[in-house]
Amino acid sequence: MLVYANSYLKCGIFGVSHFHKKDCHFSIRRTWSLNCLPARVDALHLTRRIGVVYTVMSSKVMEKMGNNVVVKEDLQDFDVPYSYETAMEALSSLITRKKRGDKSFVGGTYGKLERMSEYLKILGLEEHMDGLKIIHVAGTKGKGSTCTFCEAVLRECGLQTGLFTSPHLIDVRERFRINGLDISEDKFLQYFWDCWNQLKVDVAIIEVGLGGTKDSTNVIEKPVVCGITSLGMDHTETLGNTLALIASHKAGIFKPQIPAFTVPQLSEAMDVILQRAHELKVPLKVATPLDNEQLNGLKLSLSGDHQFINAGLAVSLCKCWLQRTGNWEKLFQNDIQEANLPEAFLRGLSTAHISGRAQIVYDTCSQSYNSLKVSENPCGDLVFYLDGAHSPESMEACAKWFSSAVKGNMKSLSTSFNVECLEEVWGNGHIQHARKSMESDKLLKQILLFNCMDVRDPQILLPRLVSTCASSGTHFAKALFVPSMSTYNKVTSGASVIPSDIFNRDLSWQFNLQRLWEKIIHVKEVDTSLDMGAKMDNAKILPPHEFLYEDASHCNPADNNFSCSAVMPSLPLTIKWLRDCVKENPSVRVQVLVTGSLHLVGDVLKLLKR
Ligand SMILES: Nc1ncnc2c1ncn2[C@@H]1O[C@H](COP(=O)(O)OP(=O)(O)OP(=O)(O)O)[C@@H](O)[C@H]1O
Ligand SMILES: [Mg+2]
Ligand SMILES: [Mg+2]
Repeated sequence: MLVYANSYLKCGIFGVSHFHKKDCHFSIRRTWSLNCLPARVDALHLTRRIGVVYTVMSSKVMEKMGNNVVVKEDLQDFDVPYSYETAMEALSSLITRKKRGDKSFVGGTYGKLERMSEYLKILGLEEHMDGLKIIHVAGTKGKGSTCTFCEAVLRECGLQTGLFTSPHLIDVRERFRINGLDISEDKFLQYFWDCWNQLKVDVAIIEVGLGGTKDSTNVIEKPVVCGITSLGMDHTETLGNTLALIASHKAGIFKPQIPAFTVPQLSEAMDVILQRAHELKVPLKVATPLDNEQLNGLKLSLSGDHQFINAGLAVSLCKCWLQRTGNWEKLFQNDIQEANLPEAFLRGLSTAHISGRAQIVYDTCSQSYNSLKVSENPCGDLVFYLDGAHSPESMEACAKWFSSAVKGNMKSLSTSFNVECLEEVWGNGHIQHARKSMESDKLLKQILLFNCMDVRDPQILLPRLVSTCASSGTHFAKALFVPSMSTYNKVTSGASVIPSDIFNRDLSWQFNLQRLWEKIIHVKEVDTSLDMGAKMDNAKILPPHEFLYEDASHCNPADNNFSCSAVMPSLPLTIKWLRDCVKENPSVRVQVLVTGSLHLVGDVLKLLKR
């Protein structure tokens, strides 16, 4: 999408600056001024010189602040030309409507990579790109997580960090983090019109958008180090439908003689990566997944076994970056044993945060329904397990995580002692954990809330999810299929209005998913030619709550009324329905797995945040 290109420009404005001593990372304040503004900004009457101050923060400081708002007095002279929503409209207008499978989308005579190079030329950013000290990360799964770990680790080493990941879940600003915090609205607006003002960071960690060779981020010519995360079958319509073809796109980010790391891969992928590395004389190493013992009793802040793979890669990338830039010796004076991770690495790995990846959110609304019992029931009886998995391999990783997360809960619930659980407290770009005790006599029910884009294959995703969960003894009492609210061709802010046209939507895709689900659950043919009627116009058709007490194995598809699943007309109604569920059934705790689409996960987070 062109929006990647557009977004990237703001990424490309990171300049290089000197290294900061590790003992001053709490307090450095730096000022720089803007000497020249683009013609377009002049036209918007923004000709004044602007002074901006920002603060470099470690996770400790971030927790206290919770926001990276530009200090207001430093911006008082700055007239924001348009509202944030207007900027979103402008960004949205740049997104191409072409489908991803369309060959002209990545290739053609004037692909997005070429467009990006043109933009860099026009903006005079080519030199800045060469000067940036970049960690460039490609892969099918785990790019965002790996980049997030790298960012947190290097920030804890005292460096100023710029992080670019995609996609965003709630607000486009999630894609751009400076020193660990989403760029603030003020800053975003300022830089939106002002892409060549340099945000001085020491290291820029850049996630590839799609593939590698032809991705907009591949304008990077001299990264310090490159990474390739776990490869799998995704975006086959663009990259090709074999692992080898996909791997050759990903290895397209390798640059001559620039060191690279990858994770253990299937040989079909690894052979291609090795071959490409050999051709370009790239010193390539396979990063071993992190071992729990290396964490010195701390926990990885991103859950799921797969995160040990991502964290292992992040450690190798960070170490290599620090060594190649001469920072490793300055920071650690070689007093670190080869096998031990520096303290700063441990802090980064245990505090890195990115939304919608194995994220658990306790719905606070459900608590108010039981306000009399708050002391017994502080965690709420409606718990959302959110994970944006949308490829076969990640669906499996997600199912494993969910099964073990709900089992962890059950294990603790089977004892009569109070146990501790985590409660999410919403902040700007980071979480805080509060210790709470949790009631122990609830009936636990798992519900699936699912949607996926029609370019994905639910015939692969859903069976993978069901069988992985079943092999750990996790069975869904009900599966709910619901359309997402957001779409890929509109950039929104966290404050954007929930669309009112939620009724009369075409729900045929969701009915397809439902039919497929029933087929998987009952392991028998369901007549797929049935026309279920593609529209629903109100909540009358919402399913009754009684199913909560039924054994999941008893649900029967009678006529067109499947009892193991339901198509829900809209997401707000689904959340309401779930809240009513726990309100009407005080003895039940409902654990909802939200997955299949990052759009869906983002929308649910948005609704829960309200
Ligand atoms: N190493 C891994 N192996 C398998 N699945 C993974 C791995 N890392 C992450 N995942 C799954 O992929 C989802 C997205 O993770 P992450 O954002 O780190 O990956 P990404 O490569 O940036 O994804 P996207 O293609 O959406 O940009 C996670 O929620 C999880 O389900
Ligand atoms: Mg992807
Ligand atoms: Mg990503």
